[in-house]
Amino acid sequence: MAKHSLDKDKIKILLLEGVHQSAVDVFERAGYSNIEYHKASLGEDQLLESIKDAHFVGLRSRTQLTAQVLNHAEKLVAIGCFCIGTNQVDLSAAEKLGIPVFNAPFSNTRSVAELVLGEIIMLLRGIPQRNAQCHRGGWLKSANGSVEARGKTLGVVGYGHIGTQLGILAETLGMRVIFFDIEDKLPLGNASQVHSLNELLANADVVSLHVPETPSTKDMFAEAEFSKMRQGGFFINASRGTVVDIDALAQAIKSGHIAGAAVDVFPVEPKSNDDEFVSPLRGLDNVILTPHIGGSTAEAQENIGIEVAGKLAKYSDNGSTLSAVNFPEVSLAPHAGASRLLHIHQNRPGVLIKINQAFSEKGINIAAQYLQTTAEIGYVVMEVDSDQAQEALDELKQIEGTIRARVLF
Ligand SMILES: NC(=O)c1ccc[n+]([C@@H]2O[C@H](COP(=O)([O-])OP(=O)(O)OC[C@H]3O[C@@H](n4cnc5c(N)ncnc54)[C@H](O)[C@@H]3O)[C@@H](O)[C@H]2O)c1
Ligand SMILES: O=C(O)[C@H](O)COP(=O)(O)O
Repeated sequence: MAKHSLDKDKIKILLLEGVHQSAVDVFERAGYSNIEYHKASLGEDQLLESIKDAHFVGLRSRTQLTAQVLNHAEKLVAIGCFCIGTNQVDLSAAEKLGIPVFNAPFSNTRSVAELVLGEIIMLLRGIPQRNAQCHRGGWLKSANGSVEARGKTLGVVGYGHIGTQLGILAETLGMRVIFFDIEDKLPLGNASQVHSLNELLANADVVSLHVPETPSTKDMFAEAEFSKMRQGGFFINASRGTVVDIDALAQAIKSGHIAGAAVDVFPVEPKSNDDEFVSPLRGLDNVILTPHIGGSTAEAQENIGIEVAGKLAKYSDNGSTLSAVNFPEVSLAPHAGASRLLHIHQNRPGVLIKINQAFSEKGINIAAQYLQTTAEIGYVVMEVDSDQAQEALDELKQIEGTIRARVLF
């Protein structure tokens, strides 16, 4: 059995925001027992305290890992986002510190697509306001403003994993699907790509957002975009709250220009289930409000737990960074019969030459070597005879530009 640089029971894994038990099971099966588990996100002070000596941290969309928090996490080796979005982590700061970030790029895709599909039908039938009326003792039995999904046009903004899956599901209802994306995308089914957001807005009965949080999507939907939507159109956002100017949306709904909306994500979300949800959309009967649960299904959470914990354990055990979102990707087989050295350095000319020179001068034979880089950092993985591993590690740590180095015996 391979011996690791640090005994596994000394490797602290901090799991936040109630990540699924499946993650704990994966870590335990891989031999990791030092797991600090929290059902909710931590307040700032408690987060700093808990992350200070953690080697791995797992979180969902609520915990903000800023550069300041990361700098404080002196032992942090890798981060697992047990969700799709990674905008809650300062990815660039993590990269410069040599910390790979992993996520689950499609384990909750289906859950979001199904929710949105259901919301499309609810909105087109005017169910939110009828439901609200019934709860108040009213009886809004009327066909006014109620239409079938069949034959209507769905405009998908951001045709990635969720957007494509939603498009396919919507077509099964007989909807026409158009999409806008900054990339040229292969249309699935009978969907067609439009060339501008304005074209989509002018032609869609229902507009649904599935873009990531980036500088280019911040406030992507504001007064101008809502005014270009069809009179009486519907609007859905299950992507990120920062993509929409929420006051402009509230205004467009109150004016009647938008006939209804379903919103799962908000610019400011309560930090815990005990905090109040404050939003200008509260009290609008024709708006479905959900507390960021697009990906919150039993199936998605279990799969995410397995996927992300598996990636973290693999990085810890053998250095593989396949599918890391901010890091050079290396896919590695187990390293039987040798010790593996992992060296993360600033990407500047000559680092590999210096490593090879230093090893050659010390008579350290390199049995295998892999290098991958991003613009910022380089990641070298080497295999050496186990007798020379410690000496090799000491040499590596002295190479100029080293960010961090670790050995897997
Ligand atoms: N509500 C939830 O619980 C929940 C669950 C999962 C994901 N999400 C959010 O949904 C987002 C989308 O998820 P995904 O898996 O489909 O992501 P994805 O990366 O597969 O797809 C995103 C698509 O958006 C496109 N895009 C990026 N910037 C754009 C822009 N300015 N204009 C138009 N298109 C743009 C990309 O090219 C890509 O095709 C995630 O980033 C996450 O923030 C929310
Ligand atoms: O990015 C995601 O996958 C979603 O926003 C879900 O986030 P959550 O794990 O906090 O529910």
